[in-house]
Amino acid sequence: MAQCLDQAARITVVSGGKPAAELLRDGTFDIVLADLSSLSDLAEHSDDAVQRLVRLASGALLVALSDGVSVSSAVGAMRAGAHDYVAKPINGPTMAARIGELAQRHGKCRSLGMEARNAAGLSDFAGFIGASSAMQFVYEQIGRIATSSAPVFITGESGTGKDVCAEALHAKGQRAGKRLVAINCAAIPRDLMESELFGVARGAFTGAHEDRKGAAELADGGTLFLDEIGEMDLSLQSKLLRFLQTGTLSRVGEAGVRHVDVRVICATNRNPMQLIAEKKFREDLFYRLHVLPIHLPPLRQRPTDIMVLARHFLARYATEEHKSFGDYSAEVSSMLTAAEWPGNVRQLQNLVRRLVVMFDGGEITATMLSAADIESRGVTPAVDTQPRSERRPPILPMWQQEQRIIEDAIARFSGNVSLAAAALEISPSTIYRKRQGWSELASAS
Ligand SMILES: Nc1ncnc2c1ncn2[C@@H]1O[C@H](COP(=O)(O)OP(=O)(O)OP(=O)(O)O)[C@@H](O)[C@H]1O
Repeated sequence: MAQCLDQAARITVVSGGKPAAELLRDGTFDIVLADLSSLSDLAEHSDDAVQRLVRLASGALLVALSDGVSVSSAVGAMRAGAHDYVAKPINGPTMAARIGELAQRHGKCRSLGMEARNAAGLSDFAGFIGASSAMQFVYEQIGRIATSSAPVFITGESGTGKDVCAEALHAKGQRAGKRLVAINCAAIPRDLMESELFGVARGAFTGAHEDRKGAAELADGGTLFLDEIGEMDLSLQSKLLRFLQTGTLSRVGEAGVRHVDVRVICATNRNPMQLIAEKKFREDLFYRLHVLPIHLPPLRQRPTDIMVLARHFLARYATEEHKSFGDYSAEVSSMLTAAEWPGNVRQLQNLVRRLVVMFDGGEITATMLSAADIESRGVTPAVDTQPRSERRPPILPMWQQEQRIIEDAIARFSGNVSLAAAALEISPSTIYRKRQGWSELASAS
Protein backbone atom coordinates (compact mmCIF):
# COMPACT_ATOMS: atom_id res chain seq x y z
CA MET A 1 0.00 0.00 0.00
CA ALA A 2 2.90 2.33 0.77
CA GLN A 3 3.78 2.32 -2.94
CA CYS A 4 0.29 3.48 -3.80
CA LEU A 5 0.34 6.43 -1.43
CA ASP A 6 2.39 9.56 -1.77
CA GLN A 7 6.13 8.88 -1.70
CA ALA A 8 6.54 10.99 1.41
CA ALA A 9 4.00 8.91 3.37
CA ARG A 10 5.45 7.24 6.48
CA ILE A 11 3.74 4.13 7.76
CA THR A 12 4.12 2.80 11.31
CA VAL A 13 2.80 -0.68 12.14
CA VAL A 14 2.10 -1.88 15.69
CA SER A 15 0.29 -4.98 16.83
CA GLY A 16 -2.42 -4.50 19.43
CA GLY A 17 -4.61 -1.70 20.69
CA LYS A 18 -2.43 -0.70 23.66
CA PRO A 19 0.76 -0.05 21.66
CA ALA A 20 -1.36 1.86 19.14
CA ALA A 21 -2.83 4.00 21.94
CA GLU A 22 0.65 4.79 23.29
CA LEU A 23 1.91 5.76 19.88
CA LEU A 24 -1.08 8.02 19.27
CA ARG A 25 -0.63 9.66 22.67
CA ASP A 26 2.96 10.63 21.81
CA GLY A 27 2.87 11.29 18.07
CA THR A 28 0.84 12.93 15.31
CA PHE A 29 -0.73 10.88 12.55
CA ASP A 30 -3.00 11.67 9.61
CA ILE A 31 -4.59 8.25 9.13
CA VAL A 32 -5.12 5.40 11.58
CA LEU A 33 -6.02 1.95 10.19
CA ALA A 34 -7.42 0.03 13.13
CA ASP A 35 -7.96 -3.71 12.71
CA LEU A 36 -10.97 -4.42 14.95
CA SER A 37 -9.79 -7.96 15.66
CA SER A 38 -6.56 -6.70 17.27
CA LEU A 39 -7.97 -4.22 19.78
CA SER A 40 -9.12 -6.58 22.55
CA ASP A 41 -6.14 -5.60 24.77
CA LEU A 42 -7.44 -2.03 24.81
CA ALA A 43 -11.12 -2.62 25.58
CA GLU A 44 -13.44 -5.58 25.78
CA HIS A 45 -15.70 -4.28 23.06
CA SER A 46 -14.21 -3.09 19.77
CA ASP A 47 -16.52 -0.03 19.65
CA ASP A 48 -15.06 1.19 22.98
CA ALA A 49 -11.52 0.58 21.70
CA VAL A 50 -12.27 2.55 18.54
CA GLN A 51 -13.70 5.37 20.62
CA ARG A 52 -10.51 5.55 22.69
CA LEU A 53 -8.28 5.54 19.63
CA VAL A 54 -10.34 8.28 17.99
CA ARG A 55 -9.99 10.41 21.12
CA LEU A 56 -6.23 9.88 21.29
CA ALA A 57 -5.69 10.41 17.57
CA SER A 58 -7.30 13.83 17.58
CA GLY A 59 -7.41 15.21 14.04
CA ALA A 60 -6.50 11.90 12.38
CA LEU A 61 -8.89 9.98 10.17
CA LEU A 62 -9.60 6.53 11.56
CA VAL A 63 -10.49 3.63 9.27
CA ALA A 64 -11.84 0.50 10.98
CA LEU A 65 -10.79 -2.79 9.36
CA SER A 66 -12.82 -5.90 9.95
CA ASP A 67 -12.53 -9.58 9.06
CA GLY A 68 -16.13 -9.96 8.04
CA VAL A 69 -18.73 -7.80 6.40
CA SER A 70 -21.40 -6.86 8.85
CA VAL A 71 -23.56 -3.78 8.91
CA SER A 72 -23.82 -3.84 12.71
CA SER A 73 -20.06 -3.75 13.19
CA ALA A 74 -19.75 -1.06 10.49
CA VAL A 75 -22.44 1.02 12.17
CA GLY A 76 -20.85 0.39 15.61
CA ALA A 77 -17.41 1.50 14.44
CA MET A 78 -18.78 4.59 12.70
CA ARG A 79 -20.84 5.47 15.80
CA ALA A 80 -17.71 5.15 17.89
CA GLY A 81 -16.10 7.81 15.71
CA ALA A 82 -14.42 5.91 12.86
CA HIS A 83 -14.43 7.85 9.59
CA ASP A 84 -14.70 4.79 7.37
CA TYR A 85 -15.14 1.04 7.61
CA VAL A 86 -13.42 -1.47 5.34
CA ALA A 87 -13.89 -5.24 5.18
CA LYS A 88 -10.77 -7.37 4.77
CA PRO A 89 -9.24 -8.65 2.61
CA ILE A 90 -8.45 -5.43 0.78
CA ASN A 91 -5.52 -4.87 -1.55
CA GLY A 92 -3.04 -1.98 -1.45
CA PRO A 93 -4.33 0.06 -4.40
CA THR A 94 -7.93 -0.20 -3.22
CA MET A 95 -6.98 0.78 0.33
CA ALA A 96 -4.94 3.70 -1.01
CA ALA A 97 -7.91 4.77 -3.13
CA ARG A 98 -10.22 4.60 -0.09
CA ILE A 99 -7.79 6.68 1.94
CA GLY A 100 -7.51 9.25 -0.84
CA GLU A 101 -11.27 9.50 -1.11
CA LEU A 102 -11.59 9.88 2.63
CA ALA A 103 -8.89 12.53 2.71
CA GLN A 104 -10.69 14.37 -0.05
CA ARG A 105 -13.95 14.33 1.85
CA HIS A 106 -12.34 15.54 5.06
CA GLY A 107 -10.01 18.12 3.50
CA LYS A 108 -6.88 16.19 4.48
CA CYS A 109 -5.29 16.00 1.05
CA ARG A 110 -2.66 18.58 1.79
CA SER A 111 -1.36 16.83 4.85
CA LEU A 112 -1.27 13.56 2.95
CA GLY A 113 0.84 15.14 0.21
CA MET A 114 -1.87 14.83 -2.43
CA GLU A 115 -2.23 18.52 -3.17
CA ALA A 116 1.34 18.89 -4.41
CA ARG A 117 0.99 15.87 -6.62
CA ASN A 118 -2.07 17.43 -8.21
CA ALA A 119 -0.52 20.80 -8.90
CA ALA A 120 0.17 19.98 -12.53
CA GLY A 121 -3.20 18.26 -12.92
CA LEU A 122 -5.45 17.83 -15.89
CA SER A 123 -8.29 20.20 -16.72
CA ASP A 124 -10.10 17.57 -18.74
CA PHE A 125 -10.11 13.80 -18.68
CA ALA A 126 -12.19 11.29 -20.63
CA GLY A 127 -15.32 13.45 -20.79
CA PHE A 128 -14.79 15.22 -17.47
CA ILE A 129 -13.96 18.92 -17.24
CA GLY A 130 -12.41 20.20 -14.03
CA ALA A 131 -8.94 20.88 -12.70
CA SER A 132 -9.62 20.82 -8.94
CA SER A 133 -7.61 18.50 -6.74
CA ALA A 134 -10.83 16.63 -5.99
CA MET A 135 -11.25 15.83 -9.67
CA GLN A 136 -7.55 15.02 -10.10
CA PHE A 137 -8.09 12.35 -7.49
CA VAL A 138 -11.09 11.00 -9.40
CA TYR A 139 -9.05 10.94 -12.64
CA GLU A 140 -6.26 9.08 -10.85
CA GLN A 141 -8.69 6.54 -9.46
CA ILE A 142 -10.27 5.97 -12.86
CA GLY A 143 -6.84 5.57 -14.46
CA ARG A 144 -5.78 3.11 -11.78
CA ILE A 145 -8.84 0.87 -11.75
CA ALA A 146 -10.10 1.08 -15.36
CA THR A 147 -8.18 -1.99 -16.49
CA SER A 148 -9.41 -4.21 -13.66
CA SER A 149 -12.47 -6.43 -14.09
CA ALA A 150 -13.61 -5.97 -10.49
CA PRO A 151 -16.95 -4.21 -9.88
CA VAL A 152 -16.95 -0.44 -9.38
CA PHE A 153 -19.40 1.33 -7.08
CA ILE A 154 -19.86 5.01 -7.94
CA THR A 155 -21.52 7.32 -5.44
CA GLY A 156 -22.26 11.02 -5.66
CA GLU A 157 -25.11 13.49 -5.65
CA SER A 158 -27.31 13.84 -8.70
CA GLY A 159 -25.57 15.67 -11.55
CA THR A 160 -22.01 15.08 -10.34
CA GLY A 161 -21.08 12.98 -13.37
CA LYS A 162 -21.66 9.34 -12.41
CA ASP A 163 -22.62 8.46 -15.99
CA VAL A 164 -19.55 10.30 -17.27
CA CYS A 165 -17.46 8.29 -14.80
CA ALA A 166 -18.87 4.95 -15.98
CA GLU A 167 -18.15 5.91 -19.58
CA ALA A 168 -14.60 6.98 -18.68
CA LEU A 169 -13.94 3.69 -16.87
CA HIS A 170 -15.13 1.74 -19.90
CA ALA A 171 -13.24 3.89 -22.40
CA LYS A 172 -9.97 3.62 -20.47
CA GLY A 173 -10.26 -0.12 -19.81
CA GLN A 174 -9.44 -3.22 -21.78
CA ARG A 175 -13.07 -3.74 -22.70
CA ALA A 176 -13.31 -0.46 -24.61
CA GLY A 177 -13.63 -2.35 -27.92
CA LYS A 178 -16.80 -4.03 -26.67
CA ARG A 179 -20.08 -2.47 -25.61
CA LEU A 180 -20.95 -0.43 -22.56
CA VAL A 181 -24.60 -1.20 -21.87
CA ALA A 182 -26.34 1.02 -19.35
CA ILE A 183 -29.57 0.21 -17.61
CA ASN A 184 -31.35 2.60 -15.27
CA CYS A 185 -32.87 0.62 -12.41
CA ALA A 186 -35.19 3.51 -11.47
CA ALA A 187 -36.49 4.27 -14.93
CA ILE A 188 -37.72 0.80 -15.88
CA PRO A 189 -40.98 -0.52 -14.39
CA ARG A 190 -40.36 -3.27 -11.84
CA ASP A 191 -42.06 -6.07 -13.74
CA LEU A 192 -40.02 -5.39 -16.88
CA MET A 193 -36.68 -4.99 -15.13
CA GLU A 194 -35.70 -8.65 -15.04
CA SER A 195 -36.29 -9.17 -18.76
CA GLU A 196 -34.48 -5.90 -19.53
CA LEU A 197 -31.50 -7.09 -17.51
CA PHE A 198 -31.39 -10.80 -18.27
CA GLY A 199 -33.43 -11.12 -21.49
CA VAL A 200 -36.52 -13.09 -22.28
CA ALA A 201 -37.37 -16.37 -23.99
CA ARG A 202 -40.08 -16.47 -26.63
CA GLY A 203 -43.48 -17.17 -25.10
CA ALA A 204 -42.33 -16.41 -21.54
CA PHE A 205 -45.25 -14.03 -21.16
CA THR A 206 -47.89 -12.38 -23.31
CA GLY A 207 -46.14 -10.13 -25.76
CA ALA A 208 -42.81 -12.01 -25.67
CA HIS A 209 -43.01 -12.90 -29.36
CA GLU A 210 -39.34 -13.61 -29.80
CA ASP A 211 -36.16 -14.45 -27.88
CA ARG A 212 -34.48 -11.25 -26.72
CA LYS A 213 -31.13 -10.60 -25.09
CA GLY A 214 -31.05 -8.48 -21.96
CA ALA A 215 -28.54 -5.77 -21.06
CA ALA A 216 -26.15 -8.27 -19.42
CA GLU A 217 -25.90 -10.43 -22.55
CA LEU A 218 -25.64 -7.41 -24.82
CA ALA A 219 -22.67 -6.26 -22.74
CA ASP A 220 -20.88 -9.64 -23.00
CA GLY A 221 -17.14 -8.99 -23.16
CA GLY A 222 -17.77 -5.35 -22.25
CA THR A 223 -19.25 -3.36 -19.37
CA LEU A 224 -22.66 -3.45 -17.75
CA PHE A 225 -23.58 -0.16 -16.08
CA LEU A 226 -26.35 -0.44 -13.48
CA ASP A 227 -27.40 3.14 -12.80
CA GLU A 228 -29.50 3.97 -9.72
CA ILE A 229 -28.75 0.49 -8.31
CA GLY A 230 -30.34 1.53 -5.01
CA GLU A 231 -33.77 1.42 -6.69
CA MET A 232 -33.51 -2.23 -7.74
CA ASP A 233 -36.24 -4.52 -6.47
CA LEU A 234 -35.14 -6.89 -3.69
CA SER A 235 -36.13 -10.03 -5.60
CA LEU A 236 -34.09 -8.94 -8.59
CA GLN A 237 -31.19 -8.12 -6.27
CA SER A 238 -31.01 -11.83 -5.37
CA LYS A 239 -30.85 -12.74 -9.06
CA LEU A 240 -28.18 -10.14 -9.69
CA LEU A 241 -26.17 -11.54 -6.78
CA ARG A 242 -26.38 -15.04 -8.25
CA PHE A 243 -25.27 -13.68 -11.62
CA LEU A 244 -22.27 -11.97 -10.02
CA GLN A 245 -21.35 -15.12 -8.10
CA THR A 246 -21.68 -17.57 -11.00
CA GLY A 247 -21.22 -15.46 -14.13
CA THR A 248 -24.30 -17.18 -15.51
CA LEU A 249 -27.84 -16.04 -16.16
CA SER A 250 -31.13 -17.40 -17.46
CA ARG A 251 -33.42 -15.37 -19.64
CA VAL A 252 -36.94 -14.99 -18.23
CA GLY A 253 -38.87 -18.15 -19.12
CA GLU A 254 -35.75 -20.16 -19.96
CA ALA A 255 -34.56 -23.22 -18.07
CA GLY A 256 -30.89 -23.33 -19.15
CA VAL A 257 -28.05 -21.04 -18.13
CA ARG A 258 -25.78 -18.87 -20.26
CA HIS A 259 -22.25 -17.73 -19.44
CA VAL A 260 -21.73 -14.00 -19.69
CA ASP A 261 -18.52 -12.08 -19.03
CA VAL A 262 -19.14 -8.48 -18.03
CA ARG A 263 -17.49 -5.91 -15.87
CA VAL A 264 -20.14 -4.42 -13.62
CA ILE A 265 -20.20 -0.73 -12.75
CA CYS A 266 -23.02 0.56 -10.63
CA ALA A 267 -23.99 3.99 -9.37
CA THR A 268 -26.31 5.56 -6.86
CA ASN A 269 -26.99 8.99 -5.45
CA ARG A 270 -28.40 7.42 -2.28
CA ASN A 271 -26.46 6.45 0.84
CA PRO A 272 -25.92 2.69 0.41
CA MET A 273 -25.40 2.05 4.13
CA GLN A 274 -28.74 3.68 4.88
CA LEU A 275 -30.45 1.57 2.20
CA ILE A 276 -28.99 -1.54 3.82
CA ALA A 277 -30.09 -0.44 7.27
CA GLU A 278 -33.61 0.18 5.89
CA LYS A 279 -33.53 -3.35 4.36
CA LYS A 280 -33.97 -1.92 0.88
CA PHE A 281 -30.63 -3.19 -0.32
CA ARG A 282 -29.07 -6.60 0.30
CA GLU A 283 -25.92 -6.37 2.37
CA ASP A 284 -24.26 -9.33 0.60
CA LEU A 285 -24.94 -7.76 -2.80
CA PHE A 286 -23.54 -4.46 -1.61
CA TYR A 287 -20.24 -6.03 -0.60
CA ARG A 288 -20.09 -7.94 -3.92
CA LEU A 289 -20.45 -4.67 -5.80
CA HIS A 290 -18.56 -2.32 -3.49
CA VAL A 291 -15.11 -3.57 -4.46
CA LEU A 292 -13.68 -0.44 -6.09
CA PRO A 293 -15.56 2.61 -4.80
CA ILE A 294 -15.40 6.02 -6.48
CA HIS A 295 -17.05 9.05 -4.92
CA LEU A 296 -17.79 12.08 -7.08
CA PRO A 297 -17.62 15.23 -4.98
CA PRO A 298 -20.44 17.79 -5.25
CA LEU A 299 -19.65 20.95 -7.22
CA ARG A 300 -19.84 23.15 -4.12
CA GLN A 301 -16.86 21.26 -2.68
CA ARG A 302 -14.71 22.08 -5.72
CA PRO A 303 -15.44 25.76 -6.41
CA THR A 304 -12.35 26.12 -8.63
CA ASP A 305 -14.10 23.93 -11.21
CA ILE A 306 -17.18 26.13 -11.49
CA MET A 307 -15.83 28.76 -13.88
CA VAL A 308 -13.82 26.17 -15.82
CA LEU A 309 -17.05 24.29 -16.45
CA ALA A 310 -19.07 27.45 -17.06
CA ARG A 311 -16.62 28.61 -19.77
CA HIS A 312 -16.50 25.16 -21.31
CA PHE A 313 -20.30 24.99 -21.60
CA LEU A 314 -20.50 28.59 -22.86
CA ALA A 315 -18.07 27.85 -25.70
CA ARG A 316 -19.85 24.60 -26.53
CA TYR A 317 -23.38 25.95 -26.63
CA ALA A 318 -22.36 29.20 -28.36
CA THR A 319 -20.85 27.09 -31.17
CA GLU A 320 -23.96 24.94 -31.31
CA GLU A 321 -26.21 28.00 -31.53
CA HIS A 322 -23.88 29.88 -33.92
CA LYS A 323 -23.54 32.77 -31.49
CA SER A 324 -20.56 34.66 -30.17
CA PHE A 325 -20.23 35.32 -26.45
CA GLY A 326 -17.49 37.07 -24.50
CA ASP A 327 -16.60 36.01 -20.98
CA TYR A 328 -18.65 36.17 -17.79
CA SER A 329 -18.45 39.54 -16.00
CA ALA A 330 -16.48 39.58 -12.75
CA GLU A 331 -19.73 39.96 -10.81
CA VAL A 332 -21.27 36.92 -12.52
CA SER A 333 -18.12 34.88 -11.94
CA SER A 334 -18.27 35.55 -8.23
CA MET A 335 -22.02 34.81 -8.11
CA LEU A 336 -21.54 31.50 -9.89
CA THR A 337 -18.57 30.56 -7.74
CA ALA A 338 -20.44 31.34 -4.53
CA ALA A 339 -23.61 29.43 -5.49
CA GLU A 340 -24.51 26.13 -3.81
CA TRP A 341 -25.38 24.12 -6.98
CA PRO A 342 -27.67 21.49 -5.48
CA GLY A 343 -28.09 20.05 -9.00
CA ASN A 344 -24.30 20.08 -9.47
CA VAL A 345 -22.80 20.12 -12.98
CA ARG A 346 -26.15 19.38 -14.64
CA GLN A 347 -27.64 22.51 -13.06
CA LEU A 348 -24.73 24.68 -14.19
CA GLN A 349 -24.86 23.16 -17.67
CA ASN A 350 -28.59 23.90 -18.00
CA LEU A 351 -28.16 27.45 -16.78
CA VAL A 352 -25.44 28.15 -19.35
CA ARG A 353 -27.50 26.56 -22.10
CA ARG A 354 -30.45 28.82 -21.21
CA LEU A 355 -28.17 31.88 -21.21
CA VAL A 356 -26.94 31.02 -24.69
CA VAL A 357 -30.43 30.37 -26.02
CA MET A 358 -31.97 33.46 -24.43
CA PHE A 359 -29.34 36.03 -25.39
CA ASP A 360 -27.61 36.96 -28.63
CA GLY A 361 -24.04 37.27 -27.44
CA GLY A 362 -21.59 39.59 -25.68
CA GLU A 363 -20.43 39.50 -22.09
CA ILE A 364 -22.62 37.58 -19.62
CA THR A 365 -23.90 40.13 -17.13
CA ALA A 366 -25.65 39.79 -13.78
CA THR A 367 -28.93 40.92 -15.41
CA MET A 368 -28.70 38.17 -17.99
CA LEU A 369 -27.88 35.66 -15.28
CA SER A 370 -30.87 36.52 -13.15
CA ALA A 371 -33.14 36.41 -16.21
CA ALA A 372 -31.92 32.92 -17.03
CA ASP A 373 -32.34 31.85 -13.43
CA ILE A 374 -35.91 33.15 -13.27
CA GLU A 375 -36.67 31.25 -16.43
CA SER A 376 -35.41 28.06 -14.83
CA ARG A 377 -37.85 28.34 -11.99
CA GLY A 378 -40.80 29.17 -14.26
CA VAL A 379 -41.59 32.37 -12.34
CA THR A 380 -43.49 34.10 -15.12
CA PRO A 381 -45.89 36.69 -13.68
CA ALA A 382 -49.21 36.37 -15.47
CA VAL A 383 -51.22 39.40 -16.55
CA ASP A 384 -54.17 39.43 -14.19
CA THR A 385 -57.40 41.27 -14.85
CA GLN A 386 -59.72 39.48 -12.43
CA PRO A 387 -60.66 40.74 -8.98
CA ARG A 388 -58.42 39.42 -6.21
CA SER A 389 -61.14 37.32 -4.58
CA GLU A 390 -61.80 35.39 -7.80
CA ARG A 391 -58.16 35.14 -8.63
CA ARG A 392 -56.94 32.86 -5.88
CA PRO A 393 -57.02 29.18 -6.80
CA PRO A 394 -57.59 26.59 -4.06
CA ILE A 395 -54.40 25.35 -2.44
CA LEU A 396 -53.63 21.89 -3.71
CA PRO A 397 -51.58 19.32 -1.80
CA MET A 398 -47.85 19.62 -2.44
CA TRP A 399 -47.64 16.40 -4.45
CA GLN A 400 -50.39 17.56 -6.81
CA GLN A 401 -48.67 20.90 -7.37
CA GLU A 402 -45.42 19.12 -8.01
CA GLN A 403 -47.18 16.72 -10.36
CA ARG A 404 -48.66 19.63 -12.31
CA ILE A 405 -45.27 21.31 -12.73
CA ILE A 406 -43.62 18.10 -13.89
CA GLU A 407 -46.42 17.03 -16.23
CA ASP A 408 -46.54 20.56 -17.72
CA ALA A 409 -42.82 20.36 -18.39
CA ILE A 410 -43.18 16.93 -20.03
CA ALA A 411 -46.01 18.25 -22.21
CA ARG A 412 -43.87 21.26 -23.20
CA PHE A 413 -41.26 18.81 -24.51
CA SER A 414 -43.85 16.67 -26.32
CA GLY A 415 -43.57 13.81 -23.86
CA ASN A 416 -39.76 13.69 -23.76
CA VAL A 417 -39.01 12.97 -20.10
CA SER A 418 -35.26 13.47 -20.45
CA LEU A 419 -35.65 17.00 -21.84
CA ALA A 420 -38.30 17.85 -19.23
CA ALA A 421 -36.00 16.56 -16.49
CA ALA A 422 -33.12 18.64 -17.85
CA ALA A 423 -35.26 21.80 -17.88
CA LEU A 424 -36.42 21.12 -14.32
CA GLU A 425 -32.86 20.31 -13.26
CA ILE A 426 -33.73 16.91 -11.89
CA SER A 427 -32.83 13.48 -13.17
CA PRO A 428 -35.25 11.54 -15.40
CA SER A 429 -35.31 8.79 -12.78
CA THR A 430 -36.68 11.28 -10.24
CA ILE A 431 -39.61 11.88 -12.60
CA TYR A 432 -40.26 8.16 -13.03
CA ARG A 433 -40.06 7.63 -9.28
CA LYS A 434 -42.45 10.47 -8.60
CA ARG A 435 -44.91 9.24 -11.24
CA GLN A 436 -44.99 5.88 -9.53
CA GLY A 437 -45.64 7.59 -6.19
CA TRP A 438 -48.47 9.72 -7.64
CA SER A 439 -50.33 6.72 -9.00
CA GLU A 440 -50.04 5.10 -5.56
CA LEU A 441 -51.30 8.31 -3.90
CA ALA A 442 -54.10 8.69 -6.46
CA SER A 443 -55.28 5.12 -5.97
CA ALA A 444 -55.15 5.57 -2.19
CA SER A 445 -57.30 8.75 -2.29
N1 LIG B 1 -16.99 17.09 -14.68
C1 LIG B 1 -17.83 17.21 -15.71
N2 LIG B 1 -17.42 17.76 -16.86
C2 LIG B 1 -18.26 17.95 -17.89
N3 LIG B 1 -19.55 17.60 -17.88
C3 LIG B 1 -20.01 17.03 -16.77
C4 LIG B 1 -19.18 16.79 -15.63
N4 LIG B 1 -19.92 16.23 -14.66
C5 LIG B 1 -21.14 16.10 -15.17
N5 LIG B 1 -21.20 16.58 -16.42
C6 LIG B 1 -22.41 16.68 -17.27
O1 LIG B 1 -23.49 16.92 -16.38
C7 LIG B 1 -24.63 16.17 -16.76
C8 LIG B 1 -25.01 15.25 -15.62
O2 LIG B 1 -23.99 14.25 -15.50
P1 LIG B 1 -24.36 12.72 -15.17
O3 LIG B 1 -25.61 12.32 -15.88
O4 LIG B 1 -23.14 11.92 -15.42
O5 LIG B 1 -24.66 12.88 -13.62
P2 LIG B 1 -25.15 11.78 -12.59
O6 LIG B 1 -24.30 11.93 -11.39
O7 LIG B 1 -25.18 10.44 -13.28
O8 LIG B 1 -26.62 12.29 -12.28
P3 LIG B 1 -27.93 11.43 -11.81
O9 LIG B 1 -27.60 10.84 -10.46
O10 LIG B 1 -29.00 12.47 -11.72
O11 LIG B 1 -28.17 10.39 -12.87
C9 LIG B 1 -24.26 15.44 -18.04
O12 LIG B 1 -24.68 16.20 -19.14
C10 LIG B 1 -22.75 15.37 -17.98
O13 LIG B 1 -22.20 15.33 -19.27
